Amino acid sequence: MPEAGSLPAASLFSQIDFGQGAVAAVSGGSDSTALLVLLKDHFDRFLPSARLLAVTVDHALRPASAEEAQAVARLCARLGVAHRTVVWGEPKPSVGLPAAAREARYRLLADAARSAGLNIVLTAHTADDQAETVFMRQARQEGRGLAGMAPATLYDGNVWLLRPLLGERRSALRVFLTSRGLGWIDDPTNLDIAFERPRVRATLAEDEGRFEDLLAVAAAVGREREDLDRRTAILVERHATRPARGLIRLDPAFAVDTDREAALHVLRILLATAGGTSFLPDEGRVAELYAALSPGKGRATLSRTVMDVRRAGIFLYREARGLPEPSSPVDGSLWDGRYRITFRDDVSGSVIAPFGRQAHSTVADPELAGVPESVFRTACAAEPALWRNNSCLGLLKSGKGSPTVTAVPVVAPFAHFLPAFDLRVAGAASALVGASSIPISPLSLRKNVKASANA
Ligand SMILES: Nc1ncnc2c1ncn2[C@@H]1O[C@H](COP(=O)(O)OP(=O)(O)OP(=O)(O)O)[C@@H](O)[C@H]1O
Repeated sequence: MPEAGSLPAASLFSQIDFGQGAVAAVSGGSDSTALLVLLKDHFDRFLPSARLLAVTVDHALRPASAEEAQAVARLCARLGVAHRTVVWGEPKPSVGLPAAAREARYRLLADAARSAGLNIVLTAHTADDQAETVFMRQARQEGRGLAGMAPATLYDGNVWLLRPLLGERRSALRVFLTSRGLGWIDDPTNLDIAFERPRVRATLAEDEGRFEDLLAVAAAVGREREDLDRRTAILVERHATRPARGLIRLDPAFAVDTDREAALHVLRILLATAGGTSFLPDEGRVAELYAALSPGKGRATLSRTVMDVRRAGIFLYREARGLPEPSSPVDGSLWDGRYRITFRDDVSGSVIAPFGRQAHSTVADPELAGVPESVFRTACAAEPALWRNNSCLGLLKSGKGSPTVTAVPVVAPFAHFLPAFDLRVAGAASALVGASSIPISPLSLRKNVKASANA
């Protein structure tokens, strides 16, 4: 049994560079209440001028939820921590409710952080949550998913979700709270065996050995993923170029690279990026495609991406089917999963639509030597352009010279959630397609500071 009050706040958070401060996601359950108190101790001691904001999401799914949020607000007032409740007020779906609630929760937490001028949200996921996650993923044979939850995830490219308690047991957090004379709210959903997680929790409660094994699996698979990430990033840098917007080229040597596992991963990530899909294509199908590459000729479509194998290289571009219908530009929206749209001034009457047949009259850049003209034109036809009254005003660009409407590429599979396991390849793919660069993780920053201090 852990000793009462034995959780050292300083070492739990010492890896994090908090910058301006952080949002603590507090539901009022034991784990997040402990996170709140530990963070308050840490900020009081080491970061007196940084801001700590506790945020509670009221999902409005149970009658008691508003009162629970008020209980968290009262605790925060006692502790001297700023608090906000945000309500998930939208209509609730009848199927997939837990996933929709989770999606809404992260969106609301990230919005709350941004509007407070912060870019870190801390959640209180514990070692128990990690073991349960790995257990469920083992049952679904999720392979690399067995790494479990990452300690840091970049959300929508600009807010870091951190999980500093992943190494702590729930029982230790409860002992800590009790030692401080604090209680917590027990969410009845956590006991409802209609849901998978409570069933898994009950199973693991009776099997401590299994619990330890699951955490060991997560740690081992996490290390494998980091290694694969490093090798995959190297292959992207070595073999991939972008001859034009919307067109990725892999050099012929890619097809015979000796690191087959990393090459397959490159292909999955770049297929999803060129097609604008948030999920990577099936590994088995990509392996078949990769095996068929060596002969040097052929064409296949996967993840909305055409893979066109020519002597000059392997070209990846968005297939012509299922492109977005003409629509008015919406600031901050994603176009076709591939571009982030921004617009500054009034563009009433204008719409964004694919460049389409206009591409046929486009003269290929002389720098595109080696790119077959038909490949260039087909890729170009799927690019976003600005139109008014059926006449094309031009292709959208990334924003040089501040045009009214811009389209900045995104790396689709990592645009919404980028777990720390994939940071390097995401960085390489971002540089490749001209996406915004990935902000430095508050975890790696700290490591670098330490490393340079020791140098
Ligand atoms: N209603 C809420 N308001 C604020 N934060 C919350 C809320 N619900 C959960 N969280 C945060 O998320 C953490 C994990 O909660 P929980 O285990 O219930 O979510 P989960 O659905 O399993 O998480 P995930 O979907 O991220 O795997 C909590 O410790 C807390 O930090």
